[in-house]
Amino acid sequence: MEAMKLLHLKPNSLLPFTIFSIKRSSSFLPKPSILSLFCSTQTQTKTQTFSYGPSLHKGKIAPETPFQTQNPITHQPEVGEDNNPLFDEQKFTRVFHLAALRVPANDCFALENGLRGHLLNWPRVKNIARVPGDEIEEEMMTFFDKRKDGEENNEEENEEFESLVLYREKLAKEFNYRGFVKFKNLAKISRPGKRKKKKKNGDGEMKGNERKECCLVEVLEEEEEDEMKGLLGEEFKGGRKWKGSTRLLLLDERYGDKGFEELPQAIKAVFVGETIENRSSTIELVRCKLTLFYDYWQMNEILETMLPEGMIIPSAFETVGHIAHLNLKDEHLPYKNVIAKVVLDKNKPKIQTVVNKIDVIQNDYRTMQLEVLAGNHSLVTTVVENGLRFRVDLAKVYWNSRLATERLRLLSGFNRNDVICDVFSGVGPIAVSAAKIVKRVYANDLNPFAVEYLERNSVLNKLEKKIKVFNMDGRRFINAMFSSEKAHSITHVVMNLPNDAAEFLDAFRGVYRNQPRDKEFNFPMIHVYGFSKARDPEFDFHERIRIALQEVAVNVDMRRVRLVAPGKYMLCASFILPKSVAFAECSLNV
Ligand SMILES: C[S@@+](CC[C@H](N)C(=O)[O-])C[C@H]1O[C@@H](n2cnc3c(N)ncnc32)[C@H](O)[C@@H]1O
Repeated sequence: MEAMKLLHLKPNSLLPFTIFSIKRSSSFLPKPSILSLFCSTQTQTKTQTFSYGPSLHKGKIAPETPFQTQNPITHQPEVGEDNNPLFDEQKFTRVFHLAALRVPANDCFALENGLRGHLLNWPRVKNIARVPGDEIEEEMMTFFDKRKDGEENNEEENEEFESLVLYREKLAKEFNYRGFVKFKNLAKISRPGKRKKKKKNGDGEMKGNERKECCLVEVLEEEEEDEMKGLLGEEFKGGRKWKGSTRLLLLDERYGDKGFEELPQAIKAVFVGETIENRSSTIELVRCKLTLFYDYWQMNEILETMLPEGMIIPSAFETVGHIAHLNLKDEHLPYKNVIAKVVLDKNKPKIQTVVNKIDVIQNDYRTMQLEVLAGNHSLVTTVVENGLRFRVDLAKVYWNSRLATERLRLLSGFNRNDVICDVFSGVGPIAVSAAKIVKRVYANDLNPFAVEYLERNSVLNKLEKKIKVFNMDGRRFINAMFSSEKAHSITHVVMNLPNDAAEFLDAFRGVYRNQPRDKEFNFPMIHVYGFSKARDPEFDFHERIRIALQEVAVNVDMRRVRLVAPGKYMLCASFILPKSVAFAECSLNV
């Protein structure tokens, strides 16, 4: 039996925990089929020319569930529609054999600096591994040594004190309150730890915001490992082992199977230096197993092994609050549940629900037909945009986070004297944000659910006093606004319904026709959004605006907002309502 110490490695917090990365080329690596990945158990992945870094095509596939090599935080397997687990996460466990230097804790940073280039440099694996329970302070060590050396001749107790942690715990229990406080070391252990205790919910599952261990280092103790004997050669043997706190410096994967003689000079020099200083054996060369669990691998690494050869790995999704919104291609649909589970697993806790868009947006309210593929089924979420909070129900209202930058640009043109009229306001990303800046906002939407959320969002952001909400057709709304006294104050009109907004511009024809011409009028700036697939999108959109306004010359400031599909642009045209349009005789029948 191998004697092992379990060391838990936390993901390196300095390294960004990126979810998506570009599909790595693994052309020279054999790609296991989806079947082989689900069915094989013990086989080693095929040998290959040396490729650097961790990979699911490298290392050993872990043998079936020996307790100590499994991830201590076990997952409840997700189930598919037929109630079968979607896939076995254990099949993504990979074991790598490495060499490491076990060094006194105080020396580890100096040694780490000196050994740069020879240490393991894998993402999310720290090359300095801590040994839990091996934080031994000098005073404690002396005390422990004394007991071991027979000053306290209780055999039974000494056995019990094999573990220093247990020993400290026992001492802590035995001390009365006063003695406890006086004894510095025990007082230290009595303090509540800085780390928050892991809480479990009723089902014993991890709570969303807790980080799981993604890898584990097990030291193969030299004395009990035959292969380890003589690893360092005779000259480095026989010294007293370091009994204080230690750290492991994980060596580069290239040295995993090398004997001492084969190690580079820089590493050997560490031992030679020690021998000269007559401090032999405070540093040990040990073999260890690094196990990387399902949680270690990134989404694309997992999917690359599960999707058929040549299939594009879905590499992006939109997020709306806690919802990840996929846009899967037809070829992905047979794997939609597997893809969704991986997206969910790799993006928890931020993502709690994964949905796929079923159809292109067709309805009046611009809502999407969504299929929930993984996670909880709630499509009501909160989005934070420009420092404001918006409640949205994706099943009932429109929301597009991709327009956040455009909304910011639009808002940058408003000031505190402005009065805004938002004709197609949805749940209020423009209207509510504008209310923070301007004097007054009139916001309208045809969708009663959008209006309900707009009202809630006004209150949520404490801006309800500045926003007046309407629920009517856009054309009627324009007419109602401009035939009332409000018309004199409105400085900007926003029309964000890119499919049809241009065609609503006819509503402005004759809005002031009944007003005396000598009166002072406000001619608001109109910002209208539209799509165009034309070769010259600006010209095309300008034409649509001119036709709707029935005006030959309109001075329009046009800009491309974004490319929404190949060859299809979203545009924003801004222009001042022409006087000739506002006073036109023909009017709209609303
Ligand atoms: C593209 S969304 C834009 C919503 C919002 N401005 C935003 O940026 O999220 C268009 C909105 O127009 C609303 N809408 C569609 N037809 C309408 C009409 N005839 N009159 C008023 N609103 C309408 C839809 O319900 C939807 O909320």
